Amino acid sequence: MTRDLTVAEVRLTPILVADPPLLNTQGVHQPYTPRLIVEVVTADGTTGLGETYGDTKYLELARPLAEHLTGRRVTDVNELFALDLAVDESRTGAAVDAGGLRGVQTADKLRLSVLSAFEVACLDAQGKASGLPVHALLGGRVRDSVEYSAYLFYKWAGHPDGVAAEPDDWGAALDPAGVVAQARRFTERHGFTSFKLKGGVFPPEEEIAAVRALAEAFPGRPLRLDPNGAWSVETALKVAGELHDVLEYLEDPTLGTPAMAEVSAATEVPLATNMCVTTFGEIREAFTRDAVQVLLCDHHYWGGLRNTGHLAAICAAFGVGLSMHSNTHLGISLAAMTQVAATVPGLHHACDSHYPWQAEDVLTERIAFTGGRVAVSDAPGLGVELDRDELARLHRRWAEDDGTLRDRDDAAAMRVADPGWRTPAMPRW
Ligand SMILES: O=C([O-])C(=O)C[C@H](O)[C@@H](O)C(=O)[O-]
Ligand SMILES: [Mg+2]
Repeated sequence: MTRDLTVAEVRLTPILVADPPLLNTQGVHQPYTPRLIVEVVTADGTTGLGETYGDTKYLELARPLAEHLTGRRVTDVNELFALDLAVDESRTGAAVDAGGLRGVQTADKLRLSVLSAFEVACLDAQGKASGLPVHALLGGRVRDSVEYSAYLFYKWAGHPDGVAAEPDDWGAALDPAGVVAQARRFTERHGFTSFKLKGGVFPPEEEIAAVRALAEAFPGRPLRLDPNGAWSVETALKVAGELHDVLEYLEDPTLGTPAMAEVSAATEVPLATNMCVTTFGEIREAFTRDAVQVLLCDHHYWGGLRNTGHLAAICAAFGVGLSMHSNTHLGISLAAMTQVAATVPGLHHACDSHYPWQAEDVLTERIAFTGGRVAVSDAPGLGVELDRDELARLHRRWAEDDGTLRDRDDAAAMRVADPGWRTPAMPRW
């Protein structure tokens, strides 16, 4: 029997998900963060799932896309990408995307960040309809599990008093001992064997001490430090000099390709980025100037799983290594990340994932890390199932919010504890 893969309905469900007080150079995570869940339902009743950023600007673009896809087929993904989708210019142009820390916010990146969830949902539906896993639709897997690194954050024990929030059991991490304790918890809970510390929070000397403490506690393990561009070229070189013997790579020590190229020319420590190369247009300058040696892909803003494969091929051609970036995300995205990571031959670094920080999810079964790895599902589509009750509960939280949490704003969250806080000018040190 031929199946009818015409899209009968697209459901968009914005939700608010609990998030611990993780610190970064712009501020601190809000107690709840917005995500958007996309469901593409075909005429014969197959449902494909996708997930992306849930802030208002993404929702605004998702609505016309949902209308456009309805009546087309889940196999018409290229046509979706060719759509001339108007982006409100007032939503773009910030020097660095507030809250996201993934480079400059362009209209194209905004569009791709929404399209990616639709692409993933269409691939999930195609896979379910054909009985094939998504990785098979992308050419097949080259590994049966994907390695992730423990994503360490400086962190308060809880959100400020008086702020509605879900408690978490990770404790505080505000100094080297706290960072090491958090890393141990990650290894006990999920078996991770490589570690990334989100830096740019404290003066570089303190973050150097934290990485040194990690190196002592976990000798020989891959370590990364990512201050999200908070340092000058001079500071970046000083940190690289002090940590050269323990770092797998230094991620975005400074902002922009010219400054990264300057650092790169003067250190042997590999530089990685998810800030100066976040679009295809930024590749040529960065790669020809040898500004970065490792690129962090992210299917959300690079425009989906197929674009991630294209990006991997370009990196391979230039001899640039590939790793994977993560913003706060749930299990649908982790499943998609794992499916695409399984297909990329040159993915030699453990991927980032915020998932261990998310106690809530919209799946009937949480995805497990075993020995720091996620097994690649061979079930049809993404191999995950939606928990509708949980989706409804997290959507109610979004619907009942007065608007303050619907757009991620780490600086606003920091001002609750420190009313004088402003997003720091860069470089900060
Ligand atoms: O690797 C990165 O730069 C990130 O993951 C950026 C994120 O937004 C992270 O810093 C965060 O959520 O605080
Ligand atoms: Mg980064």
